[in-house]
Amino acid sequence: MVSYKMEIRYAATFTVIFYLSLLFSSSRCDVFTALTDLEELLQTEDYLVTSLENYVKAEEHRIDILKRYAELYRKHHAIATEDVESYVSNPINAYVLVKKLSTDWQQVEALMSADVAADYMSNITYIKENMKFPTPEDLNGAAMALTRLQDTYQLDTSSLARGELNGVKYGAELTATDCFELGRQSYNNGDYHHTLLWMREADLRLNQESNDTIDRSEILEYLAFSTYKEGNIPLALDLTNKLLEIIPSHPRALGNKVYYEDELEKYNRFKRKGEQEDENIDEADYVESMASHNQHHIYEALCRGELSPPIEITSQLKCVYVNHGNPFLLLAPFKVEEAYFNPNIYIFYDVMSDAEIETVKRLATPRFRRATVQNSETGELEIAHYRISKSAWLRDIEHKYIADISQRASDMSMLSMESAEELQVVNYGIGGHYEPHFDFARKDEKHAFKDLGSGNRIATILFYMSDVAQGGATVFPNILASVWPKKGSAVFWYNLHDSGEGDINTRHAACPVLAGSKWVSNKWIHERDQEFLRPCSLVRPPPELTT
Ligand SMILES: O=C(O)CCC(=O)C(=O)O
Ligand SMILES: [Fe+2]
Repeated sequence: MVSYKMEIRYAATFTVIFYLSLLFSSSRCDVFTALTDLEELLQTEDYLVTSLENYVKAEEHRIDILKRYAELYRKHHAIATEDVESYVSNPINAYVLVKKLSTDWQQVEALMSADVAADYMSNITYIKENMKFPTPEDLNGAAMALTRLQDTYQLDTSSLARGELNGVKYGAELTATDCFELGRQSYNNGDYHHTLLWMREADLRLNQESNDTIDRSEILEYLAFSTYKEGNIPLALDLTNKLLEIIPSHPRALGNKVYYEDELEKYNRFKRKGEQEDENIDEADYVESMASHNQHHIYEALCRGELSPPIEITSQLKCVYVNHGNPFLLLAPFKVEEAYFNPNIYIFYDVMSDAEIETVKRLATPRFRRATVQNSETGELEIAHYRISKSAWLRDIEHKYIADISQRASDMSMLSMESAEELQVVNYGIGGHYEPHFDFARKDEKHAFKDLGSGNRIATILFYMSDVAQGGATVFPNILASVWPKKGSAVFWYNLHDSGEGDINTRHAACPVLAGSKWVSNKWIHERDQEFLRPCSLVRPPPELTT
């Protein structure tokens, strides 16, 4: 038997799945990876709500009839019991009473046990199977997106629960159950740090809510175990004792209490015995783990806009108009800004028109698939949690605008597009990101681009097809450079040194989108056919020409 509280929990869990999926949205699966399918999800919601409303009406109608039956029976009974003897002595009354309690009553029973829900449930099942609907993986992805944003942008849990992102209030608040669900998802991912943050928030919210939709004991159980996992045994014990105050016979809490007491005793004995006996940490492992930890901190600080390249670099950066001696560009030269020097990173402004952007989006949207990455060992394309977006490829022959964009990429870079890949269109939803990576194939990635037969990716042109309300910068952690999306602009850099070696300083990332939706497209240019074309600099004259 499902209890009232559990029913509410199920309903609330459904609400949080739905709410999060709406927030972090896309295809029947991967709802959280991009925002393009959000409208479809809203349509699903519309159908579901209509079904629910119709079901409620049908049930109300059934209950109304039953109420009327009850009233009739009650009235009849009242009359009959006014004077029982004269009532039963009347043969008509006797007949009416018997009939009321036989055939009439059968109708009441039939109505009481009628399964009005069945029709509506099959309707709902049809909607779920045929329309966009979030899966458990979507909920997990949405929860991970939220905790990623929380870390990258240093968002405080309580503000987030109030629906605020960096001080801007956007949407609905999260309830205690919503927070509990976020904690539970984090727990299932083995992420005890976020379990603690969200369970504590659930507890705080529970104290403020008038009708409890979650048991404090459940929160305490997750809190205690995650606290233990995070290494605070005394607090884990304390929390377990609190749980036992609420449910003294809680079997797991009783078991954990003994276990934590034992662990605490062992720990104290160990501390007393040999405080000087240092733990045996492998120094090389430690240095490596600290290095990757710091790298991640640099990446996140760049995403928050807190770091920039040193003044020696920024002081030399220019903003110029160039036509590369191209007669077609004499009247409308490119406006180019240098974002970094060696590796040279250039920002080109106004290189995609609104009409082109709309066309690219329209052509790409129906083909969107969850973006993949190439497995360096096998060369296979796989989905990965470190690249969360939807992408599709467009060919030059599909539309004049796509061919125009390729021609423009060639004019911008002064490189041949003969060996370039098709245009890759990407849409990131909220929390969508691409962690630091190289666009070029490294030496150990033997399979990469083998099929293309056009060599490595010599250069990247990344077109920004939207502004992004908050977050979503492209950052280069090795050189502390960052580029902020501006609709119609593009960023260009060489991935390879002149020698053909990959330039490790081009390591870059797409920061998580905090608010809004981010659209980009990649034009990856390959080595073949570029032998005589690659210029030293796009915006500075060759050294021998400078006076
Ligand atoms: O979206 C961005 O800012 C960067 C995308 C990127 O690096 C890629 O798709 O390889
Ligand atoms: Fe990239």
